[in-house]
Order: sequence, then C-alpha cells, then structure tokens
Amino acid sequence: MSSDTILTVDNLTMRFGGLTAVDSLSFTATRGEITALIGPNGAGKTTVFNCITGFYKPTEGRIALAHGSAAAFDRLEDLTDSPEQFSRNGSDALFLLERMQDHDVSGKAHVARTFQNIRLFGGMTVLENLMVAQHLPLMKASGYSIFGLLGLPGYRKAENEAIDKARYWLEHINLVDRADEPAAGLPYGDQRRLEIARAMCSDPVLLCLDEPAAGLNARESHDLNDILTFIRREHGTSLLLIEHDMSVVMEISDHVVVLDYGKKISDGTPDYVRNDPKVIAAYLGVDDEEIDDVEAEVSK
Ligand SMILES: Nc1ncnc2c1ncn2[C@@H]1O[C@H](COP(=O)(O)OP(=O)(O)OP(=O)(O)O)[C@@H](O)[C@H]1O
Repeated sequence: MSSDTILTVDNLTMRFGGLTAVDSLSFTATRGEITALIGPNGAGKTTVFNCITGFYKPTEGRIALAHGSAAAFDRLEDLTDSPEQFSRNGSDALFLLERMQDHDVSGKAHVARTFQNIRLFGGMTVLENLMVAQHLPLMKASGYSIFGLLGLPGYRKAENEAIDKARYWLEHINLVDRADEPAAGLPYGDQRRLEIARAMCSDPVLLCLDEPAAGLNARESHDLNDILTFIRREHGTSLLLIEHDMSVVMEISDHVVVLDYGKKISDGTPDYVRNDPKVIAAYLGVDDEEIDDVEAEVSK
C-alpha cells in the first residue's frame, strides 16, 4: 500500500442470484489523484460504485477509506476484527464502507457521488441545488430546532458560509448569471457541472463520478476536464471516475483500473493500460486464444 493511499478495495465480490457482477476485485486509489474505472458495458463498474457508496452491501470483501494520513490504515486489521464501522484517532480516521449505510458513507466518511442519469432537483433553482447539498452543516448549526432557524447567530454564520460556498462553485462552473433559474432549464453540459459542484458543496474527501462525460459534446467534455483537474489541483479531492469517453480517461486520469466480466484485467497508468493487449482484446470482444494476435499487433 502506498503512503498516500486513501481507498483500498480488497477482494470485493457482489453476486445477484447466480450472476457474479464483481468478482474478487482488489485495487487502491491514491489521495489527490484521479482514478478511473473502465471496462466494456456490464463489466461491473457501477456495481463497484454502489458498493463503495453504501447503496449495495457486498457479498464479500472489504472497502476501507482513510481520512488524514494513510497511517490510519495501521488500524485496519483491528477495526476489521471489531464490530465497529469506523475508528478515529486525532485527525486520522478509518472507515469500513461495506459496513455503513449510504447516508453515513456520505455524512460521516465524506464520500460523494454523481449518477449516470443526472439527479438534480430540476424544479429548484441552480443556487437552491447548491444550498440543499449543505443541509447537514446548516441543520447542525440550527441545533436541530426551530430556534436556529429563527435567527440565532450561529445559524446565520453557517448560512452565510453556505451561501459563500455556493457562490464560489457557481463562479467556477460559470453559472453565476443563471443562479436563480430552475436547474432543469440548463443545457445538459451545465447540468452535469452543476451536479459536480453540488457534490463538492458537501466537502467530500472522495468524489465518485459515474460517467460524467456521457452525452457531452467536445466543448462540454473539455469544460468537464477543466473542472475535474481544478478540483484535484485546488482542493486535493481524490476522484474515482467511471467513464467510457477515452479522451477524458486518458487525458485526466493518473491511474486506470480495467474490469471485464467483474474481474480486474489491468491496473496502471493510462499509457500502460492503453497498450495492454488484455484491455484491447476486452474492448474488441476477442477470445483468450486471440490475445496473442492482438499482442503481436500492438507491438508492431
Ligand atoms: N441490482 C441488480 N440486480 C441484478 N443484476 C444486476 C444489478 N445491478 C447490476 N446487475 C448486473 O450486474 C452486471 C454488471 O452491471 P453494472 O451496471 O455494474 O456494469 P457497468 O460496467 O456499470 O455497465 P455500463 O457500462 O453498461 O453501465 C450486469 O450484468 C448487470 O445486469
């Protein structure tokens, strides 16, 4: 495990009846990097996301996330042997995500996600979408009571901070001018970036993006790359990305994990996996016996 590891997935298996969607998958993601999970349709990518974000309980396996330093992983075996979901030690914390409900994966472990199909609140304004994403700190500042909402100073301060954060993200996704318009009326590419900004308003340590470039034109894809590299550079947020658009994957990823039929078939830098005959064969739908031919073709 690298000293900067933020996420480890160990022997993750997810079965649906007789179908093994994810089969003994292990990989790690490094803090502050963009890790892409790619593979042909039905390879198991979204199922892995659903396990990491608490939507599915894996059939087997362990998913550990560290806050603070990777030294948090020193307590991994002790935590696994205990019945606990997480353990904290000063500014370090370690979470076993496979034991947690989805709301705790987002609220306590600070893992945020976006979906293949955009899930904004279409009838709410652009600004309201960014404010709703901050309901947890706002509710905390209200003391979970009506008195906070009636204007206690602590609540007003939290509310101002939430507005500042929303404005910050509106500026970075170029939507300040449309802040008061319903989200559903935005062009598709703007909705995609708003969804990412909304996820960032919850201050995630790990942001999971399920096909963020789906349906985008070339210019929108370029804007998406810009916002994702900005998030990595300026916020140090670790990103885990499912993506079919290879121009996005190859341009912005630091590390690529390739799945086929639920199994990992390659793991390395974008250049490494791009030239891996097993990956080329999987995308071309080639049989095992034909991999040698692909290998010969690649090395020409
Ligand atoms: N809730 C479910 N119940 C039964 N089978 C499921 C369920 N979710 C996924 N599967 C199956 O698991 C396999 C992997 O699906 P998954 O959606 O994870 O693949 P994917 O790599 O994300 O595909 P795509 O790129 O097409 O989105 C598929 O055969 C799918 O039909």
